[in-house]
Amino acid sequence: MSVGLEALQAAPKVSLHDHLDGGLRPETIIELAAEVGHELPATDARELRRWFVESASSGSLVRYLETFKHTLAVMQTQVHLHRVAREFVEDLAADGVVYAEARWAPEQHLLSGLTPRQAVEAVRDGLEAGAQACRDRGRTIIVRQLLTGMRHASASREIAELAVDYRHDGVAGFDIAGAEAGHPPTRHLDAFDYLKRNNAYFTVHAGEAFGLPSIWEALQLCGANRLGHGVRIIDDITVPDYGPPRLGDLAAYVRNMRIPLELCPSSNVQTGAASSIAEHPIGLLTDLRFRVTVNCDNQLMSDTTLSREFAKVCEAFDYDLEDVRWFTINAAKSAFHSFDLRLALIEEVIKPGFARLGA
Ligand SMILES: O=c1[nH]cnc2c1ncn2[C@@H]1O[C@H](CO)[C@@H](O)[C@H]1O
Ligand SMILES: [Zn+2]
Repeated sequence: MSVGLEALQAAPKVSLHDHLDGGLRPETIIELAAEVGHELPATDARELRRWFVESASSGSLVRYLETFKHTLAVMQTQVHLHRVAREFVEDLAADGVVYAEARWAPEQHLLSGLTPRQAVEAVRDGLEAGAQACRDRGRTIIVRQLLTGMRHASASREIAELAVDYRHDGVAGFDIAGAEAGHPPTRHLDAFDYLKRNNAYFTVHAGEAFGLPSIWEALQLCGANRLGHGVRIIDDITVPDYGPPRLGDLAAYVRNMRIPLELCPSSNVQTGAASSIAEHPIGLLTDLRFRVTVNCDNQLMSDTTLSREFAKVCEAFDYDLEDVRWFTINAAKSAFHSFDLRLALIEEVIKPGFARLGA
């Protein structure tokens, strides 16, 4: 029997891979677009929601990413960034998320004259306002930023410096995102080198649209602490008709070193990285006890929440709340936060929260 959505919403969850500019409410986009004079493909909230999902479901990552022009257009001022960040936190908390890392690329929010610092501070203040609003309603949530550098552009070193500058002011780490093919992560070695010299944390979108070489580069040449998606690690695993699966050296490294995989089931089906939820590599990777985490990627483009992602994989793979607890503890262990906080999150929030639900 699969786990009901209500129980999943009540469970304390951890979200590691969630794009701020992929998680706006359609109603907010419509309101802000009217304010800034941006033309949208639909002006009814339900239609706009459908438009995002359909346009993002073509099987191509590049087309998926094109939809972001409509969210980026309404995230160009401090007031708008603040509002989007605040609502993002409130929506996560309403879904039962207790800790999240919200990623976004400051370099894409400078069209109206903001400096990267102003943009980061607006998001910081918006996230904090959202957390405060949740506390006022009796819910505790921590949401911090991951600053993303776009892989086709050349601002990554500057963004990495920003991530280090704000590391004690709401920024958890750094990420590289954007179209993968033709833009290997090694183009950004300068940024990664800077982060490592400063003992900072970073994840890299790798092994999504492109396969093993991208994962290998992200880990062995760039030094990533986690893999954004990493789902193509499956290409280094052979499943014979008889006997146990065989891991190649890269897959073995990922599993042995407990490298966190930020899997995003719905998004992977939309971009063609997986053919369906039922055939998603999460099943095999979980059986083999990789450090699997479950994530939304973009709540708007996938019309999803973390609870809904869990509902889908629970149904497809017959997972129960114990499994959801395992994924959640994996995510808490992999968070870019202090060891003390992660331990407290696991022992004082996650385990008791799941125990209340009988897991
Ligand atoms: O799944 C993904 N793969 C690669 N890039 C992505 C994905 N989702 C979003 N973005 C990119 O990350 C930027 C900053 O948040 C977004 O604007 C989008 O271009
Ligand atoms: Zn992503």
